[in-house]
Amino acid sequence: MRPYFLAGNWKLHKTPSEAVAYAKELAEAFASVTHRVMVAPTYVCIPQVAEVLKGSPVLVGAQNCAAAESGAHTGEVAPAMLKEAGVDVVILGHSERRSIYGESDETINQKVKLALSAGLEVILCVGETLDEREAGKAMQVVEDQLRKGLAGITGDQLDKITIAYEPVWAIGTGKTATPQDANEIHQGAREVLADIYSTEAAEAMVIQYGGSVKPANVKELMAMEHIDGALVGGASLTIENFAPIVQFDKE
Ligand SMILES: O=C[C@H](O)COP(=O)(O)O
Repeated sequence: MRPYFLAGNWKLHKTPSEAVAYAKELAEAFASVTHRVMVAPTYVCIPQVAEVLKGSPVLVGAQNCAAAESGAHTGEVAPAMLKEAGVDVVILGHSERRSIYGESDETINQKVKLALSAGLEVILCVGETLDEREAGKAMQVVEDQLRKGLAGITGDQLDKITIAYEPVWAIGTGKTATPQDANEIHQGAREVLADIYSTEAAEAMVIQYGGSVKPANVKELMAMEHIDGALVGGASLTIENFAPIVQFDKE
């Protein structure tokens, strides 16, 4: 049985004081949570949020990391620096990093390798644009991003990797893939993973869905066979929305 993993990506929201106040609410609300839970604040909030969440089951995430360990890379933060600041998991290859900041699959793959070497877990994001979906290429895009993002990653490193399927057209738009459509891509992604590694390894991998997940749709998404969690943007910013998502199976 794969564990559910519910992650909140705060994107460019919350100042350090707002983040700390919210982290305190999360620590209290999720003190005895049964699923894996993570929140990813901006870099400047990480040390203080990590301090608040110390001893709590809520993991600390980062939204990105440098594709280098150190050196002349103005504005970047290296994986080992994140680790020391209290980060457990780093989100890599998010569609906003790909589209706004031009990150290639090769750069993302480099980041995945460096993050793992630094002792971080990775959430590797993949997903197609609306044009690609309409052209019937969704699975092809996801397969390509998976193969390139995981190039050189060995089977024994997979337990440190979560895949997040985020159809770009469903992010922040209020449009969600139907649970069936999402499940179909998740299943296809698992087949790709089985081809690269093994059926056993693919079956064990946690694949999150991301794109307008909210309290009203989380239950039906999580009921699908191949959906093992969620990467949540907008609805992770308040306890009123995030708590029912994380505890989707609580009445
Ligand atoms: O990282 C999270 C995803 O981009 C989803 O964002 P959203 O829940 O606001 O659509």
